[in-house]
Formats: sequence, structure tokens, C-alpha cells
Amino acid sequence: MPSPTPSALEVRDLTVRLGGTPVLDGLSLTARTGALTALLGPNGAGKTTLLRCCTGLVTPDGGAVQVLGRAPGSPEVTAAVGLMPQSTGAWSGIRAGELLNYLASLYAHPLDVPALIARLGIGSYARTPYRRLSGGQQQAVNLAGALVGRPELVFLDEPTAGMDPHARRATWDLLRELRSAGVSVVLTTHAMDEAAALADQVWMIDRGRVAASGTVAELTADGESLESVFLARTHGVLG
Ligand SMILES: Nc1ncnc2c1ncn2[C@@H]1O[C@H](COP(=O)(O)OP(=O)(O)OP(=O)(O)O)[C@@H](O)[C@H]1O
Repeated sequence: MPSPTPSALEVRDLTVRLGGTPVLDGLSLTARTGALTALLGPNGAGKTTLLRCCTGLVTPDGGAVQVLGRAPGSPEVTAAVGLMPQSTGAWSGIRAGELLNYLASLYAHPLDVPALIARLGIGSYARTPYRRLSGGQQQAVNLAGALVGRPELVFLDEPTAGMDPHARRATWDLLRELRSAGVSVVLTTHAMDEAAALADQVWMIDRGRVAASGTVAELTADGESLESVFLARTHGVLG
């Protein structure tokens, strides 16, 4: 019998304390290879911190993370993983096109940058310094930066936040194409319609722990909307 395909991501009993406060508190989840996995959770639930653990930017206090079967942050994993962070203040002065050419130069077999620029509609502002781009334009450049190295697994932190409906739909189409090509996608979102439209598997995170998980069909089997399930299973900071 063939051995099962290993998960793209395995997180087991992860704990992280930041500033003396527990941010991840025994969090365990998996992301299937070639699937689109959505992480939902209220503000401050720990989603970005989890992505930072998965990309080697934060060292956990306890538990284990395996990315593509290895420890995060190793050169092999770093070369095979893309990250679209929520904000990238570091890029302020560089032009969008120069930034993507630079990022492409870091990889052995990058995507063709002009084709990527055309695919994501970046052409009209490719010569604009990053800091002068609108929020949605910065998002498109950040997404291109995450994809330029042909990742096997890509982490996207709120990829469509700030995008207009055209850009959002185009991004959804692109994410579906990536999944069809076998790329594993792990994204965070506050948009329930986005999770419902795209996700093969949803994990709801609350206060650093998993509050609920399943396919959208499983989570909404009682006839509740995904948003109702989210509101019932997680805690907001207000109210
Ligand atoms: N460097 C840090 N030092 C102290 N606390 C931090 C640090 N980074 C994050 N935190 C805290 O950890 C908690 C989780 O933050 P995180 O950014 O992971 O949440 P999130 O789920 O991504 O939230 P959002 O949906 O608002 O983006 C927050 O309370 C945040 O204030």
C-alpha cells in the first residue's frame, strides 16, 4: 500500500508567549498537501503568530511545527515556501517591479517576472515606489512576492484585505489555479465568504487554540452560516 502523502503543515501542541502573555496555547492543526486551508479567528487570536512560527520568524516556546515534513526556517524549507505577510514596511522606497526582480533573483527557478506582473495587473504601477502604492496595490505586490519563487506551500496573511471586488475575484481565481497545480495554500481571512468560496478545510482559532475545524459543509451542517458558527465558537475583543 502506498504511504499517505505527508501533510504540507503539521502543528502540534504549539505554545508561544510574547511579552509575557500566552499567544498560542497548545494549538494543533494540519494542512493537507495540495489543499487550500483557511485560518479564521478574531483579531489577536494568534493567526499571524502561527504563520510566523511556520516560516521560522518566531521560535515557539513549546510544541512542534513541521513544514513540508521539516523544521521551519531550514534552507530547503525556506526555498520551497512563500509568505505574503500582512504588511511589509521594509520595502518602502523600492519600485514594485524592482522588488519582484530582486525577489526572483533569490530563487533558482523563479516565475517569469513580467508574466507575473501582467497576471496580477501590476504593470501600470510597476515603476512606482512601494510606499506610494495604494493598500490594494501593495497587497498585489506582496502576493506576487510570495509566489515568485514557485513555492510548494504558500502562507498568505489576509491576502485580499483592502482589495476591490475585481482584484479579490482575480486573486480567488489565482488561488484556485495554484491549488489545481498542486500548490498547498494556507491563508488567514476575516471574510467568511472567502473561506466558504475557497477553503477545503477551515480552522477557527480563538485565544491561541483551535475552537472548531472541518470543511465548510461540516461546519455549517446544522444550517447555520459560517459567520454564525464563527460568532458562536470564538470570542471578540469587544462586546
Ligand atoms: N512581538 C509581540 N510582543 C507582544 N505581543 C505580541 C507581539 N506580537 C503579537 N503580539 C500579541 O499576540 C496576539 C496575537 O497576535 P496576532 O498578530 O498573531 O493575531 P491575529 O490573529 O493575526 O490578529 P489579526 O486578525 O488582528 O491580524 C495579540 O494580542 C498581539 O498583541
